[in-house]
Amino acid sequence: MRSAKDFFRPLAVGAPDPLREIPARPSRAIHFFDPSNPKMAAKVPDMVGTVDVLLGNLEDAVKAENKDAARDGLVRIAKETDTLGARRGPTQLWTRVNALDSPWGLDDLTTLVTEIGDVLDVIMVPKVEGAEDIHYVDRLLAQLEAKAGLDQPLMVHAILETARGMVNVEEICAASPRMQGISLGPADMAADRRMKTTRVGGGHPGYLVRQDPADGSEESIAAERTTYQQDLWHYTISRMVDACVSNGIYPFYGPFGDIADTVACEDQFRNAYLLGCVGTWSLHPKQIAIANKVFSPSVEDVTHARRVVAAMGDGTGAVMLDGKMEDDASCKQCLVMVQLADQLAAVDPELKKQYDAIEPVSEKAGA
Ligand SMILES: CC(=O)SCCNC(=O)CCNC(=O)[C@H](O)C(C)(C)COP(=O)(O)OP(=O)(O)OC[C@H]1O[C@@H](n2cnc3c(N)ncnc32)[C@H](O)[C@@H]1OP(=O)(O)O
Ligand SMILES: O=CC(=O)O
Ligand SMILES: [Mg+2]
Repeated sequence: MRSAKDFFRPLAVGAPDPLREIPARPSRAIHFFDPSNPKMAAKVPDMVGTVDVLLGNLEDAVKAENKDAARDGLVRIAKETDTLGARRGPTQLWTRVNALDSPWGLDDLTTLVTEIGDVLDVIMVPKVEGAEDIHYVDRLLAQLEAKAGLDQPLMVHAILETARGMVNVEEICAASPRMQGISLGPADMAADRRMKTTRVGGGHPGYLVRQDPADGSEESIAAERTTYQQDLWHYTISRMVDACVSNGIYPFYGPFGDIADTVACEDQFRNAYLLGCVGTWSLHPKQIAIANKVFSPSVEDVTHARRVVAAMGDGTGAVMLDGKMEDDASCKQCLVMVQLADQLAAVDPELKKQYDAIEPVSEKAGA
């Protein structure tokens, strides 16, 4: 393991200095597109400014025979769309490269860093199993950055999609100063764990608890009883959030495959938002608005949070507001909301309008 002093030294001569802190950029929707699909590729320039992140996907969902075309397509799109990428416009440019053990992963990294490394913000690495995967990518990126003469380091985002990755999630988050965040990959995770769901993310009606029978009789056991569906992903997302936050990086939900079920999609995204995730993936244009809505605090929440912060003055002590106790801790909860709203308002004019319309807080501690 590197010493604390060495952690922020470049891993190759001529590579840029590693980041000391990961920038908190709004990343509510990471919108996936296949750069080898002409229809999707044609839509990218018009999507800049409408979504926080555009991600050129080279891995799963791109056919093997299209892997080279997808890589070349992403290079072309990045070069031709001169407002794409956080250094050039409002929308970040990410990529998901092929797995490190695949026939394409090395060419993906080599080509993308040397051709468009000055425009790319984050490289998503799938099927990360342990710190060793991040160490490999870390050194290779430093060599490629030096070769390409880049002045800013690329960030790395891991997908949590194997049981081993889950067991090692804390060490993955801590493996490099490049680590920007982690997304849950529920489809690969379910397969690797041998979970018996064939859905791409979301809940399952079979994962439930049932009300007790009225008594022990056969009739009461056979009778209709209330059931409550449980969250299949609660443990996984919660552990991922703790691992990310304790290492100063960002947790994200991943894909929701039932494109038609926009309601359940919104529910899954909201569960992740409430547990601490900062964004999610969007697989189809119609999921972008859902993600933006869910991962932006509501006007009601921002109104309440601003009132609590104002009532709490210097943030210490306890006050009553609308019959509820507020204190230092609940003030911190409200600051999370207020700060996120400010960050998002800076990039989203429509949201800014809504937050600006909130009546200014005049009251101090209420009764
Ligand atoms: C488990 C995982 O790894 S998840 C991550 C990997 N998967 C992905 O990246 C999937 C990305 N999404 C897709 O491939 C597609 O959205 C699909 C296959 C799910 C559905 O595609 P379609 O059947 O074409 O959907 P639909 O007919 O509703 O599309 C409407 C329009 O939106 C376009 N579109 C669909 N998805 C996208 C997208 N992700 N980005 C941009 N445009 C898109 C279509 O090309 C179509 O364009 P047109 O109006 O010019 O014909
Ligand atoms: O890559 C995503 C997944 O769910 O698998
Ligand atoms: Mg996957």
